[in-house]
Amino acid sequence: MAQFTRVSGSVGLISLKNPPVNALSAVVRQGIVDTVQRALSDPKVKSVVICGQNGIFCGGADIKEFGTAMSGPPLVPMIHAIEAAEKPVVAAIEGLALGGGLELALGCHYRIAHSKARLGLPEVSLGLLPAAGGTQRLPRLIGVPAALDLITTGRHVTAAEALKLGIVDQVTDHNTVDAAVKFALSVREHSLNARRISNNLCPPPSDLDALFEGAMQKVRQTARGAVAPVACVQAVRAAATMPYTQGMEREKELMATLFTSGQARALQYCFFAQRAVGRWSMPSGARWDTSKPRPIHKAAVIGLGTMGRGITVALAQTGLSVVAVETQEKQLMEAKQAVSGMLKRGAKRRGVAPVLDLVSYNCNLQAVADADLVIEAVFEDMDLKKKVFQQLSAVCKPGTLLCTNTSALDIDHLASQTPNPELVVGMHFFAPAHVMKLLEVVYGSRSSPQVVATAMQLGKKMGKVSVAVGNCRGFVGNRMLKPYMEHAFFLLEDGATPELVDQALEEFGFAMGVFRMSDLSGLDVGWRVRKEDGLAHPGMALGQAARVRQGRRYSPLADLLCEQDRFGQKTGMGWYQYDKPGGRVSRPDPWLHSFLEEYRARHGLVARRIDHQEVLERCLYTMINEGFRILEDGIAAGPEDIDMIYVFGYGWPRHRGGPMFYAGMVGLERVLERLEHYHQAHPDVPYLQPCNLLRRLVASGSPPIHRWREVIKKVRSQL
Ligand SMILES: C[C@H](O)[C@H](C)C(=O)SCCNC(=O)CCNC(=O)[C@H](O)C(C)(C)COP(=O)([O-])OP(=O)([O-])OC[C@H]1O[C@@H](n2cnc3c(N)ncnc32)[C@H](O)[C@@H]1OP(=O)([O-])[O-]
Repeated sequence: MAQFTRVSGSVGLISLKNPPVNALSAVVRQGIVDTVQRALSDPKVKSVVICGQNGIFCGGADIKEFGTAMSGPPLVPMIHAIEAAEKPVVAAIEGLALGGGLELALGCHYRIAHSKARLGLPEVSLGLLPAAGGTQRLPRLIGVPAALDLITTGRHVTAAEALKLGIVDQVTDHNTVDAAVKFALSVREHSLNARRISNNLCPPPSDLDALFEGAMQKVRQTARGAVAPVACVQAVRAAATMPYTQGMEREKELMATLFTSGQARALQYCFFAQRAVGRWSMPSGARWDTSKPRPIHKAAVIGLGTMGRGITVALAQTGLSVVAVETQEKQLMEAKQAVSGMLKRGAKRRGVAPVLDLVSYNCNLQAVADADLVIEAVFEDMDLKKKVFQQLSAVCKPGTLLCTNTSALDIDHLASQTPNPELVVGMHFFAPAHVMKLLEVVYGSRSSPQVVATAMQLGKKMGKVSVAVGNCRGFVGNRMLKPYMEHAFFLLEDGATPELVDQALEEFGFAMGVFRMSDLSGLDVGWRVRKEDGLAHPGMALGQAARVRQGRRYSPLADLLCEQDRFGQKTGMGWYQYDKPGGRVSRPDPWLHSFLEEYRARHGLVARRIDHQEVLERCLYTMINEGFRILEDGIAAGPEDIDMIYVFGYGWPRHRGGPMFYAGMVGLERVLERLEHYHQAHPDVPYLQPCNLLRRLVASGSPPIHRWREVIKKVRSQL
């Protein structure tokens, strides 16, 4: 809703009220229409101020309304009425003015912002464009290049930058509403013609065509198939080339192409899913709102390799004091230098002072005795990790939470090395740990709700998207990656090349295809895991049995490459060739093509033509099928957990929503039918056998994703 009061004698104060972000729901829009009419028709009112309650101006249109039949007054004419008003209207911007909220402010004649406010048009991150005049008014106000940047990136700007760009007229450190009312009193006699942005022409850019060609090229490169950024460029071009009314028509036309698009639905699903994973639950019934986190004042990190260094930086950047431990003096000094460098660069990027003194370095484990929480990040070896957990149990004060950064090892087994397994939890970071947003919080069968709550809260404090999952081999992310990788290898056996598979996946929207990713992370990483699983031993990759393991189909292709030190970028050759060890630019490798031909001939395999559709179906549907098994096992509480893990940790394209959302978009029936088709062709590949939960969802009419949890509950209760 919107409230009207008259203040300072002649100022009509309209305050938006719709916690938590004063989103422009139908009720709020009606409230604005009513209160603006009242202010404009009240003779005592000489000028108007619009503000938001609870220290926030407005978070934009109500995203929750997007999936429903739109009701209430539309935004565009509502904002037109404000702009056309004969009394000056001043926007008092506190906290946030985003999307439709900033468009509302752009319809006002003046904008006053608090110094801590953030402003932006983030619609593109929801698969949309600013459709309440933002694409037409912002370029007229701040020029085309600056408007293109804000609208195609959706980035938020500070009040200081907004003042510099000309979006706001004044910035205050004091009470924004008071400042706006004082300002409104001062302009009540001013002419408003020039203040009506839509009346102004768009400042002509020096070379319009070059500017827009450049912008279009840029968004096409970064968008990886997302359509909204392209439409944003087209809409701003209309502002630079058409009269306002025509430009508004173009904006409306382009928005119509986006609003119901699959991509917009996927991106809006991600918006809510990212918030839903914070409301975690465990099979024991423990939940986010019934489990109190433990306060953490001092943390410690054991093992300062690549991951340990990143984790130390992520912790210190929250303001926590951190003890960083590495047993070897030389490695400790190298780590200190690396961590200090990362902290300085991070501080520079964020425009704050580096927090170097928050981190202390030590070779002696005793130094972590008084830590509230310890994260172990030593080499991925069970025996070594068990030893560290035994030592920590002996050294740490009672109640210290013990966390492990393992990416696949058994949390329960590690916890059993300590007298208090309830204080043990997995905190699985992704490289680089101070950059990647995802944190898998892995609870064991005896992890207490309090240790999970504490890890989740610490994850949020580090700016991570934290997802609570159960303990199993590979947890969620790596467990689903296995069938995905396995099928990529099978596709090579059946006739594909790494280039073809990667092209299909990159056109789908992945930043990197599976083989380029494998070369980046190093083929030896997977090789070590396969050896630990008893799947890869010298000599096993030859002969007829080479392609069978534990009674199922297996591809030794990657093992054969590793036996020849083809570990990828680090050795300058892997699935692709690179100009030198450590090279980044991949080129198709003729050697690998003839190696594949020889391999197929040796195993009596006949190459056949494989198209992109088959690549996507075999790689993604097996991953999705494993996702359904994970839901059936209760390792993930809901599809949102899986989707956020893949969007924030494995480069799944956000405009595709995530593997489980994508399955819903393709149609569960189709996914089931294709899995059955491939399983029939490859009965020796159990990952292709459709999961019971998938069958149950199809049998119950393929309900929309937000209703899957009901079916999961039923299936699990019958297990
Ligand atoms: C015509 C026009 O051109 C178009 C078409 C549009 O305008 S499209 C809309 C454009 N606007 C946006 O893209 C802004 C989206 N919101 C955000 O970026 C962030 O929310 C935030 C504002 C920076 C606050 O972040 P936060 O971290 O402090 O809290 P939170 O947990 O995120 O949010 C707190 C709670 O508020 C809910 N919420 C936030 N913004 C909302 C919105 N615009 N509509 C509905 N709910 C919203 C959110 O789901 C959560 O709910 P719950 O989980 O508690 O039930």
